Amino acid sequence: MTTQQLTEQIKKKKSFLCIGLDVDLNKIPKHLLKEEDPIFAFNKAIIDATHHLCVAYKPNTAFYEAYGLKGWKALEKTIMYLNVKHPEQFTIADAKRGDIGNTSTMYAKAFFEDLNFDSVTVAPYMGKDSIEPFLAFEDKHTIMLALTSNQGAFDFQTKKAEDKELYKQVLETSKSWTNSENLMYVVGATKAEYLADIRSIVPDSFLLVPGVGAQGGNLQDVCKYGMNDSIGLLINSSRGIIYASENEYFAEAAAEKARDLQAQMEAILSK
Ligand SMILES: O=C(O)c1cc(=O)[nH]c(=O)n1[C@@H]1O[C@H](COP(=O)(O)O)[C@@H](O)[C@H]1O
Repeated sequence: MTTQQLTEQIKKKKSFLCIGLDVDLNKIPKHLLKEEDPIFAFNKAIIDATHHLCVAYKPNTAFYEAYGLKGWKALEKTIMYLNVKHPEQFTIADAKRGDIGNTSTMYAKAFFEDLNFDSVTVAPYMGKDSIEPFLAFEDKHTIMLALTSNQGAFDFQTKKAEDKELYKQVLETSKSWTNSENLMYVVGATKAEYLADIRSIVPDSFLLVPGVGAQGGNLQDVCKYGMNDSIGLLINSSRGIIYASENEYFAEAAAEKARDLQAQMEAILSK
């Protein structure tokens, strides 16, 4: 999917919501544990109930890898279901990869070719030659951590080197990489006050913004400082939506939470 197509979906649905599919078997409704594939059964129900309210889904691969082969199979079924039933959805493999070049190429193949995700998250720490192998894939997007939502973001990302914060160097330097038009960036919703500075460096890039809901980030602030002329935001909520209820009506409860965020987004877009 191109960024233009993603923007069209956002305008059509009046939503820039991304739903995080971070499935924990200890948190899903107990009756689903009887299913042959409880993780996929949960995801399918959530997707069926929410797809009209969001433009993207983001399974975090840790929640699948933790269950070994069964978990990976569930991830495969989930992305296939999305690609076949909802090709209009932007899909994000939240895997936070990045390694020496030939290894990065294999990570990129795993998520872009084998699983056919639209995008994958990566960590910038190993630099240009660890990210360019991802950027080489046409019509695929590489979402690089810039300023993360957690407290540890202050350990390195906001520290100055050569008189400039590391996250700003990550943003600036990455703009010169080959195929940098395929880059998007992660900025935590809990760091909304940094978004004006971030937008001055990457005015046109899409930003994936996790951290509303369970982590306490504020949607209004993120939009105030982070939105650009073509919106340019994907706001993720995982636990705040998918674990709205543990009873048999969990999918409807998730849809209610998603509807609530979508309605706030629609109000912001209509201003
Ligand atoms: O890359 C991410 O998506 C990410 C970056 C970040 O800075 N903070 C962050 O929370 N995330 C991910 O976004 C999701 C947030 O989940 P909730 O806090 O449950 O909404 C998780 O999958 C996190 O791994």
